[in-house]
Amino acid sequence: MELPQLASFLGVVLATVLFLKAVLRRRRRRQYNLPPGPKPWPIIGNLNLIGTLPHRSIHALSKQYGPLMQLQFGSFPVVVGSSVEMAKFFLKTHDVVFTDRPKTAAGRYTTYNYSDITWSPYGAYWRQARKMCLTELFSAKRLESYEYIRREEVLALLGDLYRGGAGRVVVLKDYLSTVSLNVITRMVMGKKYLEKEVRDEAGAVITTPEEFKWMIDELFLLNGVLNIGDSIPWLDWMDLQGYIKRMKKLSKMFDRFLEHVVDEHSERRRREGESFVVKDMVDVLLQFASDPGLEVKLNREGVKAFTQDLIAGGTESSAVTVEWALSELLKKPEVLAKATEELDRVVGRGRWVTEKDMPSLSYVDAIVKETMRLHPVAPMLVPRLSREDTSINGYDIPAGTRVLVMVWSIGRDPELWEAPEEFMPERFLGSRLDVKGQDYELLPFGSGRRMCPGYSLGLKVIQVSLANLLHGFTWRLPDGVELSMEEIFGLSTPRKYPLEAVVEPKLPAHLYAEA
Ligand code: HEM
Repeated sequence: MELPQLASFLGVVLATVLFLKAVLRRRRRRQYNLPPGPKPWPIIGNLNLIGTLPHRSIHALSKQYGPLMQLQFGSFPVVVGSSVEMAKFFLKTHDVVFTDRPKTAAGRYTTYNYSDITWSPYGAYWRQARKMCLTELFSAKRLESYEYIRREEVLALLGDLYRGGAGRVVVLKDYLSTVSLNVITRMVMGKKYLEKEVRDEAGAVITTPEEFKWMIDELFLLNGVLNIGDSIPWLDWMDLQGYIKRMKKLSKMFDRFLEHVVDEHSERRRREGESFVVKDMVDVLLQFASDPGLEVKLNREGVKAFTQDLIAGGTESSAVTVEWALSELLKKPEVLAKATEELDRVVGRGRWVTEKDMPSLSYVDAIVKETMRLHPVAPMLVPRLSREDTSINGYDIPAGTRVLVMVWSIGRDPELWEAPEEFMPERFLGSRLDVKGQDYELLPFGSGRRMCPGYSLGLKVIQVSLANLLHGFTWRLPDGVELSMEEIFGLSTPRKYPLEAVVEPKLPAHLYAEA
């Protein structure tokens, strides 16, 4: 057969297979009474949401089709829940059915083939990982023992802002990312990686600070992209958007770094022998890895995958939230003034704010909650996957359906919130509502078995950074600047344009000098 004939023959075969698959899928799905939703386009489904701000487009669609809506992403059915009732159904009553995660290229290529916590499938390995988080990595005792790290890093931020920015325009996000990255790398790996190059024993450069920062940003971005091959697996090999190539490059670079980190930690364990004491989370993970009694073996890949997960999960989210909080406050000077008044009253101008002050700072706490209501870092949480057929309100949700819980819509639901688009921290004063996964009106960290295990750490970093930024400086927009509140969508939902503001110190100079 000549080449053109072969090509057209293969084309016909492919088209027939796709057509038959689509027919079979439709027929199978007719057996179910699926929730309402927009009509999918042939073969690609509702993938036209790519390239938009998906949470806003999906929010608009769910206004039309209701709080339980059916979408189709390529070959996969997707169900969207966007009310308190639906959030409870997916994350509480039937949590165990929706505890799985879909398979994605990011999971395959950037998390050692799903060996991490976030993308690992439901099962004994993941359950054990959650237990490690609860009892060891994020126990109240461990978080308390790292309080000095958070204090030192927040003070370093305040000192840097004073020295580098007083009276000048600063790009806040740069400072915030440095704090959260330093806090997390010190807690997880025992040191900072933004100050100098990392070298191996022979002196060869493993990574530079710029490269390390780039790797974190790239990891976050690639974990949040809507990769076409994840929805249409038969197109996966083409890597139409070039994401898989980037993931492979990133995972190679990260692996080189993580190998070094694990080697360094193992070497200290060996060297110190009996006198060895656990200092950071990698030490804890290596201890688990050497435990012969562990139900499911945690191997070297697992240690590297967990380490990477903790760094990625702990970095961007806090910085994004604090940046949104300050943006909202710059739009509402009266709210900013109330926060300052509370800080002056409770803390006074003679010292910095500590974590111990937080229970007395109810207005600052309300600002954090209000920010998370309007700007949840993950507006549709991280996708879940149903493990078996279920039904709700007469509609069927077949096994293998991807589930998105629209916490963004719930946070703006006029049935739940008065003037939902308004930034009004007062709504939380004297309210029982919290962000800890028990109140389904407000779920920035999710809820149930897959809820964010790092929520308590994330909250501590956000609260103490924000409180000190408000306490230590006056804030204003540069002259003539109209603040845009546009966002971009990815694994997190940061501001489209980084916040630029003018800061002026307002506490005695010696406090900044000590910072
Ligand atoms: C502002 C701070 C943070 C926010 C808003 C946030 C938000 C979230 C959300 C929405 C999820 C998905 C929950 C679900 O599927 O229901 C999640 C999962 C996760 N988060 Fe966070 N997070 C934050 C901080 C952290 C920190 C500090 C860490 C670790 C150092 C972390 C590690 C993780 C991990 C490992 C998962 C996956 C859990 C699993 O699949 O079992 N997060 N986070």
